[in-house]
Amino acid sequence: MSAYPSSGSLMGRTPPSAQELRNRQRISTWLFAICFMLVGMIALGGYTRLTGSGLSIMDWRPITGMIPPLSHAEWERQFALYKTIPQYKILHDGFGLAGFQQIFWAEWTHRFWGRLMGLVLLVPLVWFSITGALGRGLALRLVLFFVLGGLQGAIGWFMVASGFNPDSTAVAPVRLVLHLCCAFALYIAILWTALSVRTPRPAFIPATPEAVRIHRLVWAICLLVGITVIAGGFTAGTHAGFAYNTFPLMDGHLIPPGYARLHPFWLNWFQNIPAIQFDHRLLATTTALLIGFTIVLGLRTPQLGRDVHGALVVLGWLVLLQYALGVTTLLLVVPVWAGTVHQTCAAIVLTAAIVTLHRLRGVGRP
Ligand code: HEM
Repeated sequence: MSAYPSSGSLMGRTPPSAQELRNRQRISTWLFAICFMLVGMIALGGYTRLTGSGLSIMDWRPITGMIPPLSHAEWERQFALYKTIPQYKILHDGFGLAGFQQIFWAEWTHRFWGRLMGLVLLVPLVWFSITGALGRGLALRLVLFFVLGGLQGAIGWFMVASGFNPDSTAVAPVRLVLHLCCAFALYIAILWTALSVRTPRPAFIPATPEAVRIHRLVWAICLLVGITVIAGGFTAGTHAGFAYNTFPLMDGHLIPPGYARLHPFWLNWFQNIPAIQFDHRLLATTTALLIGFTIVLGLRTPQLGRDVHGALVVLGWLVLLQYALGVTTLLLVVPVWAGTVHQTCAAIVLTAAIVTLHRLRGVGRP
């Protein structure tokens, strides 16, 4: 019996059978496990970037690349390839084979984890489809996620390839942001699907003006967290975190001098370090304030129920933690541990925002 048909018991018209409930449980647990692995992937991606490891594997072999170098000669070949790019001379000159192996393993683990996630998605997908546990709609959606996951690997390579240009020592910021955004978008899609399989029918919340307003505010929060993440991607991609390491002022000013140095004006948001860092701070502050405001209103709206109140409070604590981590990363001039934890916590804040939104689906839906 399907765990996610487009009609019938899971839409609440007829009570689900015990078998359906079991399938729902198994399928959503599997999808939550993939979400967990995706957060791990985001953390690994941050670590790889911050340790300058991302350019260490200079070929793109989706299947055979799973096997790391097995002989000294192969290690030497890979190292010789790496020595040809400017990043080696500028960042890692003379670090020897042992140093190269260290950055190689970071990038290899990142790519291996991606392949492993593909398998964790594909094998149960085939099994659940054969046994009839998956409805057609859900099966097709999961196949699409599998294809998008593969595409994300290709985008990763598109990003890495930009770092091999003769005049660059790091990847192009726009491609880094593209890779980061696609990772987050896929994560949101799988998370939403997992939540919907686990709880297909939202708890009814009367559509009072207060409840409708909170629903809209949580939509706005999700959007703002997303934009702040993109701004964080540009902060990381342009190494903007290595400048203006004071808070809240930047070079003694609230708005840094040189914010509008580039023309046309919008170019500053993507290429001008003071503007990029200021925008990330401003967006993060607006996000945190909006979450605070929504919590105050939400807790005064009893019809939202305990689940929504609980989700809002968790979201509030997480955004505070994320804000503090951002400031710490900045003041300590981007140590690897802080940058990695800050990037990972962004995914967790987004998770809390999406869970809150999911719990509010029942506004006005009896
Ligand atoms: C809602 C709050 C915040 C969110 C969701 C957020 C999100 C992010 C993300 C996703 C990245 C990394 C992107 C990537 O590695 O590609 C990032 C980087 C960064 N963020 Fe935030 N951030 C927040 C608050 C802050 C605050 C308050 C500060 C400091 C004032 C800050 C400072 C930084 C710095 C310096 C980086 C670059 C670190 C690096 O190079 O790895 N963030 N942020």
